[in-house]
Amino acid sequence: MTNKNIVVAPIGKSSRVNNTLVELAMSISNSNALPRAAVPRIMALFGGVLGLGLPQKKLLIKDGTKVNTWIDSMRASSPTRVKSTQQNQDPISPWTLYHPSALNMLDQIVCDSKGKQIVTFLDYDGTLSPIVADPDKAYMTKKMRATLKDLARHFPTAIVSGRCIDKVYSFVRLAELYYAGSHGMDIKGPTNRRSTKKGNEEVLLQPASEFLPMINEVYNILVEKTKSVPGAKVENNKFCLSVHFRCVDEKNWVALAEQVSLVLDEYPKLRLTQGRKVLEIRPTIKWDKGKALEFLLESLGYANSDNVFPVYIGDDRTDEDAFKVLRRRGQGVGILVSKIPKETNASYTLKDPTEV
Ligand SMILES: O=P(O)(O)OC[C@H]1O[C@H](O[C@H]2O[C@H](CO)[C@@H](O)[C@H](O)[C@H]2O)[C@H](O)[C@@H](O)[C@@H]1O
Repeated sequence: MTNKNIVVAPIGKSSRVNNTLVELAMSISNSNALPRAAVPRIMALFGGVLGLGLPQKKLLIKDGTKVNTWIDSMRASSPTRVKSTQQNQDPISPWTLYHPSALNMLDQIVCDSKGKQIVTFLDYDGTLSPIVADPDKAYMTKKMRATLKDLARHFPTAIVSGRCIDKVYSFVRLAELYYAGSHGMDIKGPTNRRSTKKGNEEVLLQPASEFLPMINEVYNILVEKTKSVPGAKVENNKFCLSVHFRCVDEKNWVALAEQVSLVLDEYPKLRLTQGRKVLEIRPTIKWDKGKALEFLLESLGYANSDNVFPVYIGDDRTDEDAFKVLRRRGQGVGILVSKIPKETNASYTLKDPTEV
């Protein structure tokens, strides 16, 4: 089959034609006759034919629409309801073609990791625990804890979260893991090993420690400024803050976002990112979950190694930084947890924490 043959096919007009092409792509890519390295290219080629290219990046917006853009972005990260389109229901939809289920690809993933050291990186909220209305009650199941314990017996395992380490540790309660809290700005190693040093020897890195007083100051201001908005909650994640919108009536979202914007205007050394019905405020330093992943690999002795296979599982926009690092390094796999199609740099998908 040549590219020419594919390109002349009727594009995206008939779902029957699309389904046939999707099936064809799946069967070609699942064929043992092909080198595995060819699979992503075949998927991309068919994706192009079916008009499944990733959504275009948004055009740069003017300052005045900043707040609306934040809100759009939060909505896109966590839609209230999964729309029942054919895209979501088809067992082989365009979405699953581009980003197949990690469960279906498990044999392949295992095969790709042969002879390499697997290192696992796991986001917390929405990955290990289901999304719930109250951030203080985002518990994970006993089964998940037992699975993590087992995982850590076999591979170095890290939790990479937007939460502060103390909070995420209070949910996970496993001393044998690495923890990268505050979006990777607070990294600690396992605390169950005997250490020769005294004090808090498990701290590996805190690249934003100078921002601590500023973050606390902004936390107090935000708590005060947002207390009149019913349902609003500000969470102190040590080196960053979260302003929660999940329990706020949507008609008050703009007002709440405007409050956040006004406060941030006074703090140019802080920046804002959007998550699942949450605005996250953090230092402007060039540090994110991707950098934390690289730091941890380096700490484990795999800085320039070809013999490592990092597996990163996450559900949020902030996890994309880690997926990008894996793509750039050409190592391991990024797995996005999502029930709905999203623009992502992950290779594979899982639907929810149960599948994780
Ligand atoms: O990096 P993560 O571990 O995914 O942390 C990102 C944010 O997760 C939490 O908020 C999210 O989960 C809450 C509980 O399910 C939910 O109520 C909220 O709407 C979600 O955005 C956490 O509370 C935030 O501080 C983190 O920034």
